[in-house]
Amino acid sequence: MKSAGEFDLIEFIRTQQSVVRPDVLLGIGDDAAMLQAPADHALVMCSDTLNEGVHFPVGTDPEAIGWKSLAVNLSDLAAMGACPSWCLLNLCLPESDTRWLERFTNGFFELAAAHDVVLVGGDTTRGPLSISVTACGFVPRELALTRSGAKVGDDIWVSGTLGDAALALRRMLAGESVPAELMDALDRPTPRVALGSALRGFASSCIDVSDGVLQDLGHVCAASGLAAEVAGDWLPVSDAFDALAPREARLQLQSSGDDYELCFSAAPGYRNLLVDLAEKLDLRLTRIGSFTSGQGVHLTQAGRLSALEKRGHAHF
Ligand SMILES: Nc1ncnc2c1ncn2[C@@H]1O[C@H](COP(=O)(O)OP(=O)(O)O)[C@@H](O)[C@H]1O
Ligand SMILES: Cc1ncc(C[n+]2csc(CCOP(=O)(O)OP(=O)(O)O)c2C)c(N)n1
Ligand SMILES: [Mg+2]
Repeated sequence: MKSAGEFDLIEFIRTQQSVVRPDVLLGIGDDAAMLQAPADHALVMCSDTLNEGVHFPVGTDPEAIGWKSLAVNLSDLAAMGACPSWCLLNLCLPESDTRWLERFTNGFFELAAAHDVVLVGGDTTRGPLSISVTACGFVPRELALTRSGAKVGDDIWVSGTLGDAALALRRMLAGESVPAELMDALDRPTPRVALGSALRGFASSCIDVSDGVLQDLGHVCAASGLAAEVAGDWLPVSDAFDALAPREARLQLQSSGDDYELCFSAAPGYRNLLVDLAEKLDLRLTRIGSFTSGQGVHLTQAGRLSALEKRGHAHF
């Protein structure tokens, strides 16, 4: 395809998709999609945008942008304990570049296929590069994981490792080499969908770590009417992070966001179950603190209360 118009681009996107689902009654091509939600589940919806220069550096591999634009949304569904099903893609492109779109859709549909998610519609416009994805999923109504259910005495857990994406970005912007493990965390975060579903029924709260674990935990504290005590020394790090993160910047990097891990709470009686779940999912699960009565997130390091300059990411 050489110089493609708007409708050629849409048709190209449509033909790149391989997943088919019986609950998509009408997908891309009409004024709206028609979908059949299961009667016994709640429909869960979320939407997140990636803007060039804000959410990813100029010059980022389009495959990574495609993957990540869906991944950050599947991460939000995972945090609700929902199983993803459908998505919408709003693309704002500076020009009609079919090579770029081919790479973008490769990344997008690779992740969509891995989770049996169908792209059912969207919008394509011209302007500064920006990608908005809306994702839908289902969860049994009584089993959804929310920010408001944490109880005094519950353990706080986090999946995977924290700070890898922030360290990758910091090294990239400083013109330093970025090991593949860190680059992958920045470009191709893994939404913890299987973990979210497995936590249904016993995790008391859950949130995904997009803005930084301390800031995101602050939302859980506010919604649950509690305080959180977090042990800075317990925050999980990857080998690459351990080797490359400057000592004095570690906690700051670990609370910078862009991690897309799940931070959840569960009563201490579930510790053994969670150790078994970590093994079953082949995913690190680390206890990083607990909820107490009070307000706000209290971070300790080597047993002493620690004050961080910045507690997470915020746009304004
Ligand atoms: N422009 C908006 N209009 C309506 N709701 C919004 C808007 N922006 C954010 N929200 C809602 O505010 C809540 C917090 O959003 P956000 O901090 O972006 O969450 P997350 O980190 O999970 O993406 C979510 O319920 C989200 O749907
Ligand atoms: C150029 C660039 N700047 C900054 C970052 C880091 N970064 C991008 S998004 C983000 C936080 C999450 O973004 P937001 O839009 O707040 O997502 P949400 O919390 O709504 O999921 C961070 C820390 C980056 N990856 N690339
Ligand atoms: Mg958001």
